[in-house]
Amino acid sequence: MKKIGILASYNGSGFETIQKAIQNNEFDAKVVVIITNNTNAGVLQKAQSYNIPHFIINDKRYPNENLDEKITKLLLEFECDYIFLSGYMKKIESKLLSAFPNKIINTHPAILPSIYGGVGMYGRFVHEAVIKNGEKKSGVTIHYVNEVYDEGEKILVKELELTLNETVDSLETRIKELEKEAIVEAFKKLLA
Ligand SMILES: Nc1nc2c(c(=O)[nH]1)N[C@@H](CN(C=O)c1ccc(C(=O)N[C@@H](CCC(=O)O)C(=O)O)cc1)CN2
Ligand SMILES: NCC(=O)N[C@@H]1O[C@H](COP(=O)([O-])[O-])[C@@H](O)[C@H]1O
Repeated sequence: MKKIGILASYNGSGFETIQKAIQNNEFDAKVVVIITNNTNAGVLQKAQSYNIPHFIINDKRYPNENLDEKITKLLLEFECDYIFLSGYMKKIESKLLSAFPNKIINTHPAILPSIYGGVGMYGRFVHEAVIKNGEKKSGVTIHYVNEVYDEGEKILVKELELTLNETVDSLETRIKELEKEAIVEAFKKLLA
């Protein structure tokens, strides 16, 4: 059984998608640890409800520590085979990248490569830019994580066409639904 570690900054909807897919026997894995940088992250309640060990690691809690090292050590201690970024808003740094080569996976709420990736392109900011630029389509990209935001090798891309009266809210909702399908399909591919 493969062990998955989760990094999340907010609600961890991607994590919950994985957890539900595991419970539905869609793939053979186990989420063994959840780490967030955000003391108010909704993912913490989810972790408690699924009885999964969870940790808050940020500069405020560990002001004089190397967080890259701390996160990496913890994920190694839990013997993770994969690391999934479920809406994690911090840069993955060298120690973690080196410890888990081609094992760190991110879900991005746009088609990559494109101008809708990189610094500043996260959450609603992505959808705002897509709509402002009058794009006809958007989507979800599941990719391996490398040292640069959103430039890692693609695992899976799912696309959708924007409606004529698409709003940021409606696009965010549709992308989050598409993301659930993409995450499950990507892990089925990885764990096959
Ligand atoms: N080394 C990598 N680290 C991370 C990647 C990656 O591909 N390589 N993906 C991101 C997730 N992400 C998009 O998918 C992303 C997240 C955040 C940002 C961003 O601009 N962050 C801001 C800070 C935001 C905050 O502190 O709340 C910034 O860096 O200024 C861009 C893309 C996760 N890490
Ligand atoms: N660039 C990274 C990025 O924007 N990730 C996005 O953050 C959202 C987190 O939502 P959640 O907190 O409800 O899981 C997710 O939809 C994910 O695609």
